[in-house]
Amino acid sequence: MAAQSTLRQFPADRFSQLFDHYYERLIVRLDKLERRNPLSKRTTQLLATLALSLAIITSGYGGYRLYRRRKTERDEGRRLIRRNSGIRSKDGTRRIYVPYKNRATKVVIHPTKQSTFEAHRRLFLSPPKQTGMESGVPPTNIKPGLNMAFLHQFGALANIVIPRWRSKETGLLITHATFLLLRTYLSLVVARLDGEIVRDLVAGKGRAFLLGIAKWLSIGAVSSYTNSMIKFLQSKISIAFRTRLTRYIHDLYLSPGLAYYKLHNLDGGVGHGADQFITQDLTLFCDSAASLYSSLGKPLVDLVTFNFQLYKSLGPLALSGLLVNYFATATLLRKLSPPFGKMKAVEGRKEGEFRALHARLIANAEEVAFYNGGPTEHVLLDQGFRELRKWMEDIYRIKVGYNMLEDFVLKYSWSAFGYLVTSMPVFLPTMGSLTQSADAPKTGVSGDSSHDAVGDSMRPEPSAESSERSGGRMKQFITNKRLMLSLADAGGRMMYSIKDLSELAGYTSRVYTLISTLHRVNANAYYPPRGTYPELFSLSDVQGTLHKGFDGVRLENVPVVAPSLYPMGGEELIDNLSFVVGPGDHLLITGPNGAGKSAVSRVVAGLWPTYRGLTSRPRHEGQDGIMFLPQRPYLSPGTLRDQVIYPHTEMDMKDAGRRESELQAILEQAKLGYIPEREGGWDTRKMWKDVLSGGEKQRMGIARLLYHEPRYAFIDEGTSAVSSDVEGLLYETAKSKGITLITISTRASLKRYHSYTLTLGLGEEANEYEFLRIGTATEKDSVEKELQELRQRLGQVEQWKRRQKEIEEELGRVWTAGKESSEEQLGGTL
Ligand SMILES: Nc1ncnc2c1ncn2[C@@H]1O[C@H](COP(=O)(O)OP(=O)(O)OP(=O)(O)O)[C@@H](O)[C@H]1O
Repeated sequence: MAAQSTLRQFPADRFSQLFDHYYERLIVRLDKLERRNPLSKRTTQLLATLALSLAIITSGYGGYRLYRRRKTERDEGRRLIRRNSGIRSKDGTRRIYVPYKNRATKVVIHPTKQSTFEAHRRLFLSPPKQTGMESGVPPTNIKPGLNMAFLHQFGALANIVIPRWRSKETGLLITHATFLLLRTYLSLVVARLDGEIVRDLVAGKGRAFLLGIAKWLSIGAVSSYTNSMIKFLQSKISIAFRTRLTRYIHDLYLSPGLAYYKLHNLDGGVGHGADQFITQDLTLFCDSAASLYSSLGKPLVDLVTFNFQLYKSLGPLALSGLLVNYFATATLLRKLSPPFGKMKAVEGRKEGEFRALHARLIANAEEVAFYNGGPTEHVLLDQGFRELRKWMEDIYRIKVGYNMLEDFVLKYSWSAFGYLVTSMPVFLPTMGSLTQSADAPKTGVSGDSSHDAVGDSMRPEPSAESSERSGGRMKQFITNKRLMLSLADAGGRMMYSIKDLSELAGYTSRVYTLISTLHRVNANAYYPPRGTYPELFSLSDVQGTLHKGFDGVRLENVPVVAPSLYPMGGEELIDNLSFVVGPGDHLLITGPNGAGKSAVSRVVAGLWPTYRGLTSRPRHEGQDGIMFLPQRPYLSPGTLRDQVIYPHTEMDMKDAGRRESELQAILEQAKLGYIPEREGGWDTRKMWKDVLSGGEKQRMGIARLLYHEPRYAFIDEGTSAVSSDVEGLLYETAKSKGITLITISTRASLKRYHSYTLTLGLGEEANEYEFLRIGTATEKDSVEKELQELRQRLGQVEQWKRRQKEIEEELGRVWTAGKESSEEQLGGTL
């Protein structure tokens, strides 16, 4: 019945109508069914009990299963955290767990598809001509600011943060926009209510006044909820943007193209501070972009709505005045506004440099402490901070004048203008009547009694009517004043957001520069500037080939070049190097320091380009492929297990079917069998770089080699800190596992474990080399030559001894004479 009466009262309530319609149809159908096949009361009861029991059992079982699943997942999460591991699915998605409030929280990471990167490359490497950006990276000719370049850069980043219309971010933005609209609507309601309350107060209508207060409070509650939701959603949007960008950048940065190495060592497009870009600039960009949406979007909606309301209330003249005011203010502020975007971009860079100084000190704390280099580092850090401080002080100084102007224009001159406009209907009643007579009854703002044309107040009226009219005028003034204030506030925020926009341009340019540089490194897109030739051995002069898929290591006429940062050319260390290492051909690379021994391994690893000729190597790294043990041992953050299996993770170890029991045997072979017990097991996490000694670190490297069992291994001074008896054992073990060793060392004693030598740094310019088979006549000749040189030098020993004696005698005379003269001086003084 209630539903029917509601229907009658609100025929437009379509939802209730529909509900009623289908409800009735269901009842009729059930009636029919009952008539056709009548059930006894007992059967019905039985069926109902059965259905209820079934529902209870299934929901209980479902709940139990859910609980079990959650528990299993939690336990697994805890186990994976302890082992520093995760789960990888076939499509490359990784499921990892992170500790959060004593619980294991699941994080699913989807890899960015290669096709997405390829599609984006155009946006980051070939910007449209209209933007004025050169196709080089970073676009040095563009100052970060409000220009076409900014629009393009922002659009390109928007492609990453909102990848699809149906993504989570779109939902967040729509919800945010809804709340922003709701807040504008509530501001209108508040403006109207304000007018009504003051009118009722002036007219002495107690009940209406109290009702108004009650309404005010309830709207207040809704408004506070709306405001806090806006802030909450803004933070959610910022975090969602940051997550997308961080994952995208990580995928590019840690790509198989070794961007993390090349970015700093070869490209140099982002200086030495990719970390600053990723950790700080990215956060600032996301915060700024998320807040811009509300700081620009909300005032824009407010401006349109309030202007429309004021237009209805005050007429076209006032609106034109308002628009002229906006335009004039915006032009003035834009003209006088300092280049905030550029300033922010430079500030970001300087912050990065200062941070890098601290990071460097942390990474090298032990070395600095041994040298007692604290005071020197202190000066360097102070210097770094002084530069940053000077820059920031300059920014603040520039801002003082601008903030004064901005404050005066936006707060005081605008409100004065607002008073003038709102007073128009009072002082210019004719104008008010022109607009009001037609619009007032329809406008929401004018309300019920405000249709009294203001012009009527000129005629004598009975006192009741006149007081009602003055109440109406009061209400209208208050409403308009509030609208004007809100308008001034919205306009002010809009103008402030121009400054925010300039700052956003600065952050956008930094993030865009990082991503374009990463794209350039990954796509190897280095071209000489138009109309110029590439510099010799620069990144745009790479003509050689790195061929992966050869069973061995082969260099054919490859110049080994120490590269310089793009676009400069590198320095040639070795002229056309050629040699081949096949299975079982153990090679020892020797030569003086700085001759380019490690450089050869960098070329084979693909860290440095093959500028000319051909470099061939196995396709894979690790098992059945090639492996490189660098000169400085690296220990990763993680468990003891992670140190042995690096670069494998526990996930890879599982995938490769390797078992933990093998690891102990490997450590035994590397003479590190005591470590798991000493350190408390495989899951122990420590700062391994500080825990292990120099020799232990090198032996850990050998343990990695024995775990991965590659076909070929470059060992760069990998046993220099290991005692020679253990060194021999390690070499023999590695060889017995079928690993072909390419050792880089200055220790001639290692020759006995190798079949070939490659001696670098020969010739007058130290850029020649000799590749010999150990034990052959030529090699013996070369050893003989070396011995002869040594014998010749030994022959000169007697001559040197004589010379030494002469010098000592000379020195003795000098000292005695000096002593006598100083004693004489001393006597004279006394
Ligand atoms: N990342 C780099 N960028 C540019 N030049 C480099 C880089 N790394 C090393 N070099 C330069 O390349 C040259 C060869 O270095 P390399 O490390 O190959 O020497 P090495 O023969 O292994 O010496 P050592 O016996 O001291 O290890 C050196 O002059 C060095 O300054």
